[in-house]
Amino acid sequence: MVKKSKTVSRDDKRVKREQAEKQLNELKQRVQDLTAEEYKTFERFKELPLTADILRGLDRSGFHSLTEIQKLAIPECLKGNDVLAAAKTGSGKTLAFLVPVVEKLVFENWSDMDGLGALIITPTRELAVQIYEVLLKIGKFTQLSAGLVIGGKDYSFEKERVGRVNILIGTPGRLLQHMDESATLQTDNVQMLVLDEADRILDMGFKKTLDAILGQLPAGRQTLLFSATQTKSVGDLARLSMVSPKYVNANLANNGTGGEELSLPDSLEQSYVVVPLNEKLSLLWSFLKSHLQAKILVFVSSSKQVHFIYETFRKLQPGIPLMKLHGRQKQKARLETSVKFTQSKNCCLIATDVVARGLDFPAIDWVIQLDCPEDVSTYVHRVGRCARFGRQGKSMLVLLASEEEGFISQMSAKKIEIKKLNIKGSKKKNIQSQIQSLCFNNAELKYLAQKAFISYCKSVIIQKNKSVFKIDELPLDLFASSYGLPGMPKLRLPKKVDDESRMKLKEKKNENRKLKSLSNANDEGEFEDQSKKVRTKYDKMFERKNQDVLSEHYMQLNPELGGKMSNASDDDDDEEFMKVKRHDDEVKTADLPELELNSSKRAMKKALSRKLTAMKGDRGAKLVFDEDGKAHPVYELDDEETFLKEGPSKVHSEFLSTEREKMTKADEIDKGVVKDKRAEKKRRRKELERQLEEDSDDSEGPYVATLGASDSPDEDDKNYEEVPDLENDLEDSEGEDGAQPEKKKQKKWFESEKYKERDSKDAGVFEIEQPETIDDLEALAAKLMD
Ligand SMILES: Nc1ncnc2c1ncn2[C@@H]1O[C@H](COP(=O)(O)OP(=O)(O)OP(=O)(O)O)[C@@H](O)[C@H]1O
Repeated sequence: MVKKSKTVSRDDKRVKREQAEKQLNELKQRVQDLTAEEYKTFERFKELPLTADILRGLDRSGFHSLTEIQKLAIPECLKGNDVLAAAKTGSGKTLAFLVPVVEKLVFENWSDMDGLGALIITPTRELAVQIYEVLLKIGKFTQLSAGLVIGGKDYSFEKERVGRVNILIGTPGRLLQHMDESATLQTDNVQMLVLDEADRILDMGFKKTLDAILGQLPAGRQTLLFSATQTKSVGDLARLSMVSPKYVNANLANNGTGGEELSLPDSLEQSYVVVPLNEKLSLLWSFLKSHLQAKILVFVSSSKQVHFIYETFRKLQPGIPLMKLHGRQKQKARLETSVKFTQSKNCCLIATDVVARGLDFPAIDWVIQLDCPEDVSTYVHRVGRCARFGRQGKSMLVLLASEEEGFISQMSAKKIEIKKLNIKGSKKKNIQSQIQSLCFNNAELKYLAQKAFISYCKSVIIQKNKSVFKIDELPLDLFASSYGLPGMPKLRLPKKVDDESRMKLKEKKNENRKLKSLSNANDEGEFEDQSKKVRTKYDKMFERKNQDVLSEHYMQLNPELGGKMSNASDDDDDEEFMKVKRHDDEVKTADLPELELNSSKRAMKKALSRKLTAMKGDRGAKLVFDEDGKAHPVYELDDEETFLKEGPSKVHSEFLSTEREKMTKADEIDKGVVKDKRAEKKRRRKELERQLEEDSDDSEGPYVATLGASDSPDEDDKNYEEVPDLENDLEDSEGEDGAQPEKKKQKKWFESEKYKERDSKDAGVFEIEQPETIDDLEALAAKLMD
């Protein structure tokens, strides 16, 4: 019986498997038979030849209708073609490549045993995280596994797992590092490679890294290149890494030509303003003050500017929450800021181009480009952070007079229409003096201002496009004043920045530090990990000469620091590029505010933890040494024998005698008090007795039964009779003379009294004699009845 059911279920399974295989083969056939005319008419995901698991994942994630790029690209990718795709920002490119990635592996019956099947490379960590999250949602019902490898995360944790995933998403440097170091990561079976924002990957100086990655992938893999914009370098890359690529361009009517035109979302409202360089911060301030309820993203050209503007504005408090995001922040802070900004309704994020590409922050109202973008394609990606997926959005580009003509004409060449705005004088507020006073009182802020100033100049100099970026025409002294600096730091500008040195700078900026240190290893493979040398921001300040807050004099005082001057850190790469001629401004160090040398946060934490350990832990014991040099605790317990022999200690008996003395004194006082009280009582009783005697003379008996309004007994006397007297009881028990005989006498006195009828004039009042016999009682009852 059991055997039979097993056979049945095995048969069932076989039938199911065969059915599934049949369905899959039919789907594959449908994919191959799809024509462009057919798929262009599709409106919904379920019309596409997709497996049930992915359709369920899409449905559950709320994706039902197809966007233009999804409609055009997914079928081409499913067919196994190499695809070079471009579409407007926010038009759904992520799904356009993720759906084919998942389906490719499902079609191949990919399992855990098959290892890595697809690789997705993105230029930034934030974008990798975002793609990973979408993949987890839509691939939820498949059997595939996915992994994320980005810089700034726990490398050894990643290394352990990286060999076990089917789809890997990451940034180029980290991916290459894993390929080089993780023995478990096998790339020879990779079926699909996706380069998202391919032009940006190349632009960021990842060309060599990318070549190294491509070199480790099998030649027969399928390759997809996606971006909102395509550059010539992407074309070169396509030629090198793709086989007969299909061009899918949802931006253009003439789809398939791979043309250069750029198009922006229709729901985007674009404008630009022209301001002098030294008024940019005031302009941003005025803008924020008049848009306190908006969600704003501000782009500037370097992380140092982000840092300076954020810190300055934070101190001036514009009335809108401020955030910052740039590539030099710790990964944890970057992710936290991304999440916070995603969730915020009204706030201002100041950022570099690290967030310009691909990031999908919901509901941004304004994108402000405070510094001119490097080229039109960067402009398109920046403004593309708003007006996504049909939502409304506005952008404002801030240009200098020297930049206007060049940049606007390049925009027109790409058919981008943008209107010029004039800012009303009444709306402008100049905050230069506030910034100057902040910098004057805060050495650290001034230091940031100097770094930001240099960074900006550097960003202008390295630009290729000299018809827009003209360093010679910039009023740098006024610019320095607007950053709160007392004078312009003198810069030694490089004579010429050619393409090669420009690319070297980018490569250096984005290189993987671990890979770099590996390449610096000696013959034995040993290397010094520079990142382990912890340097605080004050260390960095002291290592620099480009500031007036720390004079040359300080450097001379500290030879160690003086010696370090040439070791510019990664963070201070401005100085490697542009040396500062003058070490000191016109300002005398004596005029400057005192520099508070707080410890770094790390040092303060360390000190605090030391304190806590000291509080909790053993504090050590005080010891005394005897004549033989033997250590003893200050207080040592005797053994029992010695203790008994010595008898009670002197301290003990002294303590007892003083305590006894104290008790005797207290006892005497107590006795005096009791004596006084007794005397008082005696006096009161005598007084009472005397009064009673006087009363008995008048009325021949004190006991009065109150039946109506009449003379009442003295209140004090009544109490005296009815309330138990504790003091008297005590006296009784002590058997002393005093109240007791008195009381007995009194009682006797009451008992001897007879109730007497009172004067008949007092109506209702009887004076009676105490009834002694039954006859007396009967007589009393008869009287009362009368
Ligand atoms: N078919 C769809 N149905 C509903 N929403 C979609 C669909 N496709 C994409 N979206 C949503 O549109 C937004 C933009 O998508 P996505 O980030 O993929 O755009 P993109 O083209 O990659 O943009 P960028 O060029 O800036 O990288 C996302 O919030 C995404 O969830």
